[in-house]
Amino acid sequence: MINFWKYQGAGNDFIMIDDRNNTFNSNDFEKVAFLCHRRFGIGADGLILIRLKEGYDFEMVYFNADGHLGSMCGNGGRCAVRFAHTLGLFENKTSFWAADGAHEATLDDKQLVHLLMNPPGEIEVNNDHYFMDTGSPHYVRFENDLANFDCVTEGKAIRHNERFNEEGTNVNFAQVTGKQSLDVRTFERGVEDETYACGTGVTACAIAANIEHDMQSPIQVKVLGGQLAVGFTKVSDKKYTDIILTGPATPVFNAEIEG
Ligand SMILES: N[C@H](CCC[C@H](N)C(=O)O)C(=O)O
Repeated sequence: MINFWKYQGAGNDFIMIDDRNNTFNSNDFEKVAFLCHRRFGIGADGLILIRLKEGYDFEMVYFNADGHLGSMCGNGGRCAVRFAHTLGLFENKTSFWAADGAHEATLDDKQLVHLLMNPPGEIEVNNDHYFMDTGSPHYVRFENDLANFDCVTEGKAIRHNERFNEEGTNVNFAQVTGKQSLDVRTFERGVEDETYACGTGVTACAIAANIEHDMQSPIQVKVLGGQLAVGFTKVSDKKYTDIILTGPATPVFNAEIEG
């Protein structure tokens, strides 16, 4: 039996497993895909193992819903922080290890998680889109009517175009809704569908909004499943530091499944 928790952060949902004793076979992609399947399994956008890591409070091992190891996941990271807190792995402030290296995070008294993201490397500014890696690869394009936008068809076409077909990319569409606010919709690789939220994606959108529209930090971001915020400090042209993703991370239920 596998004991698991289901968590969600702004509607981006994850199976969380306390794997501090390293018993989950992380090469069993089929099993992860089964557990994440919304008809045959538990149903989730991804699966996260919490493991021990020397020098850190824990390690987050993140898989996409298709069963393959993903890169960094911002919403999953916040959920991992809240779960690790309930496991007693830290008190107020944590530092943990993820696919893109070390992260720090705090949990506030409203149970919001503030997660320090790693700065993107090179930020590509193209004619009609941005491309950067905020822990995961993200394509960002600004749109004017996001409510009536076909995110799945457009996102899938970009994810499978000549450039991205092999490695894949997450695809975000952002709309400016105020002086410091955006709406964002995301097509996620590995889920191969639109999700309700994407943390590394809204982080990329906030940075793109600073470059494209001189939008200042902190930026409020509305996504299908709720509200996130991204704070940052601009160091120089296309260089950012202190990038903090803030948002909810909520336990949904705890159960066991045969496996
Ligand atoms: N939902 C995640 C992003 C997952 C990235 C994943 N789809 C990949 O590209 O490996 C987030 O909140 O940041």
